[in-house]
Amino acid sequence: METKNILIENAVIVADRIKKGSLLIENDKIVEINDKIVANNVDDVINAEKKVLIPGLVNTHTHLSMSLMRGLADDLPLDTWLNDHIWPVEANLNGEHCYAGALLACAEMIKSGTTCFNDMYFFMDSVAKAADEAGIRGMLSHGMIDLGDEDKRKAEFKETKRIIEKCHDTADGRIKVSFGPHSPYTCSEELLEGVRKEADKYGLKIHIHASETQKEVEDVLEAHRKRPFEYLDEIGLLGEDVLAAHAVWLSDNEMEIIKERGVKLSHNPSSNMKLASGISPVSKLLEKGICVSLGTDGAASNNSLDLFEEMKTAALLQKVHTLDPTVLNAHEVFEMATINGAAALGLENGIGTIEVGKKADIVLVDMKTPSLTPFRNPVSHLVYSANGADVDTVICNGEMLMKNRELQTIDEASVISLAEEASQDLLSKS
Ligand SMILES: CSC[C@H]1O[C@@H](n2cnc3c(O)ncnc32)[C@H](O)[C@@H]1O
Ligand SMILES: [Zn+2]
Repeated sequence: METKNILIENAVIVADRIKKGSLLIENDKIVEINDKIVANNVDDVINAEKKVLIPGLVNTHTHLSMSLMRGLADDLPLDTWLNDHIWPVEANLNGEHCYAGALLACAEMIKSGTTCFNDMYFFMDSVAKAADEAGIRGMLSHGMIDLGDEDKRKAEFKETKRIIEKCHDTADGRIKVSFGPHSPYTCSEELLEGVRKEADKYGLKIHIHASETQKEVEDVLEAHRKRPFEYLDEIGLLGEDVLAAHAVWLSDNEMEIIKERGVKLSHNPSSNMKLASGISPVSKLLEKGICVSLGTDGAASNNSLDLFEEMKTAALLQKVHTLDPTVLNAHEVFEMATINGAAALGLENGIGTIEVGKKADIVLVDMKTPSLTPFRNPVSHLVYSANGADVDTVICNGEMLMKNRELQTIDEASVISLAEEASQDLLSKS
């Protein structure tokens, strides 16, 4: 196989420490980081003067294809939003809709510096196709809901196994599959126990929504006499391989359970604020040593997939929640969007930091812009002043996905038309 090299020169590199220098990519990996690198026969040289080089951001909870439902049902609580608006529309989804929505979301994520995502939805082979073509990295789960119905339960396991067999470890290893039981209030005990058994058998992770609203806690208490994480623990679902999204309403005992079991969390502050679900006690969870990462949730409840916005929102929300401006500083929230995201997906040895030997998932942020001047503390600027539109260049697995803000693997105009048509078609059926 022919070797492909990319040399990035004169960047401000945000690694174990911040330093000005150069970085060499060989095929899919970072092979050298130095003050100056002399390399022959490189395929591409990027002059990154006035640009900050960071790891690609990791979005640990989203529903890509929901980008087709952006702006469809705003300003509602979760329960009404799902039952009266989103689920009736989702009943008419097909694979073409999900492909178009996922490709649109990939374009939006790449343009805002995300190189890895964790998705739960339907028609996940169509989502895998979009992610493969876009060149992005992703973990995909078919969202399982049985509402206690045995036939539905069987169908959910059948579809999950189909997706595992078709998509797991494809696209040069960029695409992985996990189990996606939707939540403790939409999945029966039998389904959740089955997921634990099958996840152990396949050696795959589990992605679930948990403790998002007060209503969920009340409903689970009424049905099982336990709070959501207590119940999930009692039935044996929790473990180091579980990534739970939201974790807003937590008792002290539940925080202990999460810590003890090594459960990873995905904090989704914009979605939690927009649906008025509540505020996750993130600074307390981090203090306890729990791995808290960052997610956007879908574009129908956010309504954006920009992790730069999410970093700033996460930091500000904790400060106003605790009335303490020192909590969740820029460095901590940057870690949530990078190395904690990687660890939440079990990919911490491959991505999440800029290190020799790691995968070349790299983002260059242009600091030569009024809102990022003066060029001072890069991590502060990234969290508090930048947004996705400041991202200039994106590389994933050593492949150039965006250069000088131009998408390289996706035809942006065609994807926008495709998504407009798919959204109209979906809504005309609903
Ligand atoms: C079964 S596939 C995923 C399922 O989740 C729905 N969804 C999107 N956002 C949320 C959220 O914040 N809480 C709970 N469920 C959510 C989505 O519409 C799909 O039906
Ligand atoms: Zn969600």
